[in-house]
Amino acid sequence: MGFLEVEDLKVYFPIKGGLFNRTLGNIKAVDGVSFSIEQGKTYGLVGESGSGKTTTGRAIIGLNDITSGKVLFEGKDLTSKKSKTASVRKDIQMIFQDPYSSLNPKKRVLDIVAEPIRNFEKLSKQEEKKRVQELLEMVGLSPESILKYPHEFSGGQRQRIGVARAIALKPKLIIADEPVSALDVSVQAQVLNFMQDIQKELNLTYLFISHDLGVVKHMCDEIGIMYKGRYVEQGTKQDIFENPQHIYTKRLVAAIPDIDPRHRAEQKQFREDVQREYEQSYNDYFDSEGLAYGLQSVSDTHLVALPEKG
Ligand SMILES: Nc1ncnc2c1ncn2[C@@H]1O[C@H](COP(=O)(O)OP(=O)(O)OP(=O)(O)O)[C@@H](O)[C@H]1O
Repeated sequence: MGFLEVEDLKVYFPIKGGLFNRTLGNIKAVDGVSFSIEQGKTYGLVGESGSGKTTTGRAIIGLNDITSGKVLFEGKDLTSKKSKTASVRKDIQMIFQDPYSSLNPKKRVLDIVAEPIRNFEKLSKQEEKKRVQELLEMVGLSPESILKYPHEFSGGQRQRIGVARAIALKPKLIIADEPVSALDVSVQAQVLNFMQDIQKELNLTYLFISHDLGVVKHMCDEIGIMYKGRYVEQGTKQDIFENPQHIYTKRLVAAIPDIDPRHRAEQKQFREDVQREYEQSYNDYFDSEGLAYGLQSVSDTHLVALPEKG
């Protein structure tokens, strides 16, 4: 039994219009996605804007309705009504992209971090204050921060408050949706490193959503690459960075800037080769609607879960 298993997940949004506001078609935001995550690991979901990453994360946690497919968490099917129990809702938490808008500006840090605790546990005021102060210390903020408001913190500190809130109920899985992309590059590494420390301390599993392959390389053990709602390729970090198979993945890898000047000529050559391959073999990888075709399995760990060209 896997820790988290997503099987052939589809999330379609109806397109409404016309005289009677009828359903005219569907946006296939997620169109047959499968992957699994082992406990304690970090799985990266990568793709450009609109590829369906956020919708996948929201569907797992129950914020988006699932059109078809299954989500199994520790063997429990989250798509069945019976499994939407309080304990599962405690076990999976989400961290959002924008620490500026995801924290209520009118609330003090005490109330922000205590909110999930109040939903699930009955603590006295004193116990609650103590718990929030412990959580703030865990994420590297002073216990006195409880009386402050979000605007009194820097971007990186606000994301730490978001993490404190997410770990308040001792979850097992955290879905981190672009957790550092709204932060200055100088602060990104700090937040990522601290997320890794917390992961070890609490044996957390991360589903890490990002459009930035550089960030994903730093964080993830396994990676799935999405394009227009479908999986293009998935594999270990080594598979994706050292032996990408799909032309879309190759283009993403080629676009990562290498700051080491010794690699510049090599990287330029790789980019030119990938661009040539893209132009020559586009039809081998994409259909007439621009949707991606899959490839056959490359190795046991490097699978591509797409319909094959045929
Ligand atoms: N509630 C909704 N109603 C209709 N369409 C939606 C809804 N949510 C998302 N979509 C559409 O589904 C597709 C996938 O969106 P999604 O936000 O999951 O992509 P993403 O890869 O996370 O992109 P981004 O990084 O920009 O958030 C997009 O075409 C988006 O417009």
